[in-house]
Amino acid sequence: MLIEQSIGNIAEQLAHEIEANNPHENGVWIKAAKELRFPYWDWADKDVPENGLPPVLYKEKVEIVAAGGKKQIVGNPLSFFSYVGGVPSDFSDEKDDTTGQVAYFSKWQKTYRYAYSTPDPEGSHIDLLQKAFKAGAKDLRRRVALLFAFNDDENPAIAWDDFSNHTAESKREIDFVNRGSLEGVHDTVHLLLGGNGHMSYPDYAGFDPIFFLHHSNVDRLLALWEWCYTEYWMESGYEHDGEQYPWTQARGTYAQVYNEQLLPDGPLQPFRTGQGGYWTSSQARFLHEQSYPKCT
Ligand SMILES: N[C@@H](CC1=CC(=O)C(=O)C=C1)C(=O)O
Repeated sequence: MLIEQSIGNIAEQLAHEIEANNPHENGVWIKAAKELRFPYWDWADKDVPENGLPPVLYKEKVEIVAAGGKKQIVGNPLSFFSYVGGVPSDFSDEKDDTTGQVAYFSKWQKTYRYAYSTPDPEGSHIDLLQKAFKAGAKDLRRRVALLFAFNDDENPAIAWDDFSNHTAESKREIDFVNRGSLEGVHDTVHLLLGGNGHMSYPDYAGFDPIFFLHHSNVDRLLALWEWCYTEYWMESGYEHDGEQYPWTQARGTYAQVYNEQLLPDGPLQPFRTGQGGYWTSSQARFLHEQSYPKCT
């Protein structure tokens, strides 16, 4: 089950309990739980260079409206995550060779952003995060705008390659890292949010709750892009100098061998659909007959 589904299920369970205990609010909570979707944080918004991360994403306490309209101060679930039952035994520390700072993932009992390089930090350093994020925000916004400046008559599969990946797959004169791709912009946000902390390291980033607000925004940008460039897509390969080439997974994955061919209908392990098979790239496209706004 995907995390979005399990959070949706828990929200519905809680909504049922709340309505059972507060009959005068019948119809309110269950409806809200059914409508619940993962929220996004638009880190390319024009206010970000000035305001940085909004307080609801880092304050340790937040005010919520509970049943019966009662205001309540609670621990903010978006500010960090504490491992339930201790740190998993296969976590290991990571060192940033440029700064020399160590992220003590095997010791840290909760997630951090910009932690000091110690096994026992006193907390996240949101002041450092804010400074870095505000300084980087204009460039991020510029790079997002450029993602929407493709010409109308590009080679569809090459345009998809340029847009999507930080390492271009199609044949080029030289190899390069495409920081302007959606993945490249996404990488920058990981590093700006993490500093010496979870969001900077792929194996640990998903433990920081902010990961999901970041990724929902990446999904949102992808959906907008698909809507703008309906013809640009990976297809079953790309053409270069009149020859057809396949897309491949150069270094494999845990489920794919080196140089395995990638096709739009190939499996995206480990993500399963409700029917038990694996999601495919075609199925994960946002633009289809039911999508909104309608494409006719
Ligand atoms: N490793 C990426 C940044 C990054 C990407 C991720 O997907 C992640 O989860 C954590 C960090 C880079 O150096 O640019």
